[in-house]
Amino acid sequence: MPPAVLVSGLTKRYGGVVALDGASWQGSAGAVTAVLGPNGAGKTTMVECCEGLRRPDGGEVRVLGSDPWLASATHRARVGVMLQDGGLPASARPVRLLRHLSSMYAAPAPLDPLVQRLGIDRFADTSVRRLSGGQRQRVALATALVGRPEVVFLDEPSAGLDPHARLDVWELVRSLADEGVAVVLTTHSFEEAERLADHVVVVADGRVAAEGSLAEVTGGDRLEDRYFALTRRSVA
Ligand SMILES: Nc1ncnc2c1ncn2[C@@H]1O[C@H](COP(=O)(O)OP(=O)(O)OP(=O)(O)O)[C@@H](O)[C@H]1O
Repeated sequence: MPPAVLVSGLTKRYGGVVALDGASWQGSAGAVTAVLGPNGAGKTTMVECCEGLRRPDGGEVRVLGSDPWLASATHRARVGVMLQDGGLPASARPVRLLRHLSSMYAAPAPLDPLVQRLGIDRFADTSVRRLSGGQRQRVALATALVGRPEVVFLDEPSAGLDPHARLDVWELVRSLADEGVAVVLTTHSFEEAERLADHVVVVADGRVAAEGSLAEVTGGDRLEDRYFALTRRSVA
C-alpha cells in the first residue's frame, strides 16, 4: 500500500529564500508523524504543500495517492487541515460553525462527542473574536476533524493550550491514529513528540535532518539532545 503521505525531494522558494531544499519523508495511516524543526526551517511550507495550499517548485508530494495541488474536491474532503492561525471567521459561534461545516460532508464525524471532548460546549455561544487563544485553537482542531478525515495535518495543535487542554488534544490525536487516521503534526514540544509520535521528522534548513521512529531518531539519547545536535548549526 502506498504511504498516506509521501514527500520526495520537495523544493520551494519564496523569491531568494530557499524554504525547502529537497525534503523527503513519509507518513503512514494509523500513525502520528511529528515534524520538528527550528523557526523558519520549512515545516509550515512543507505541510502547506501537502495540503495543496502551496505549489512546490520541485519534487513530489502525494497524499492518499494524489497530487494535493491538483486534487479534486473529493480528495480534499478526505483530508483535514488545521492551520497555524486557525483561519476562523471572527463573528462565527463555535458550535454553529462546526454544525455548518459538518453539513458539507457526506459522512461527518458525530458532532456532540467532538464538541464535548474538546470542551467547546463550555463556550459554544461565544463568538470566535471573543475566544481566548486556547479556545480558538480547540475550535480550529475541531474544524479539521469534523469531516472524519483519513489524513489530518495539524500545525502546532497544542501551542498555547493549558495543561488539561493539551492532554485532551493528545488523547484525541492518539485515538484518531488508533482508528487508522494518518496524523501529521508540527510541534516545538519535545514532550508532545515523545508522548505522541510513532514517527519523527526533524527538519533543518529546508531539509530532513533525521526521520524514523523515536528510537531510530534518538538512538537512545533524549530527543531534546538529539534535536540540538541535529539543528544547532541551522539556527541563525
Ligand atoms: N509567504 C512567504 N513569503 C516569503 N517567505 C516566506 C513565506 N512563507 C515562509 N517564508 C520563509 O520560508 C522559510 C520557511 O518558513 P516556514 O514558515 O515554512 O518555517 P517553519 O519551520 O514553519 O517556522 P515556524 O516554526 O516559525 O512556524 C522562512 O525563511 C520564512 O521566512
